[in-house]
Amino acid sequence: MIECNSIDEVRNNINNIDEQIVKLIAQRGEFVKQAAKFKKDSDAVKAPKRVEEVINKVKDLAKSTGANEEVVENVYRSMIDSFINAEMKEFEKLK
Ligand SMILES: O=C(O)C(=O)C[C@]1(C(=O)O)C=C[C@@H](O)C=C1
Repeated sequence: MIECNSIDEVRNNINNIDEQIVKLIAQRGEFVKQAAKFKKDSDAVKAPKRVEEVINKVKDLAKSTGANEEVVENVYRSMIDSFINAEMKEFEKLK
């Protein structure tokens, strides 16, 4: 872990990480969009069992990497909610 000596240094590091996160969200979004091709109805798009699998998996990852579990769970629940909306739009388009 880098020990920062100023708020600017802290924010530069955060900016760099945000750039990586947004690029990864874009990549994740492309795969979520493709998932719509394989779904037969809106319940399948929502896939609540899969959501819980993802949440359990990322909570385990948080534990093993030292990330804040509550933050990781909240971020993922919110992110997946938004991805479900995007996937639903894609699903409707493909109908
Ligand atoms: O795994 C799927 O079926 C997906 O569509 C991906 C994803 C996700 O973002 O991880 C999105 C929507 C579903 O609610 C479940 C999971």
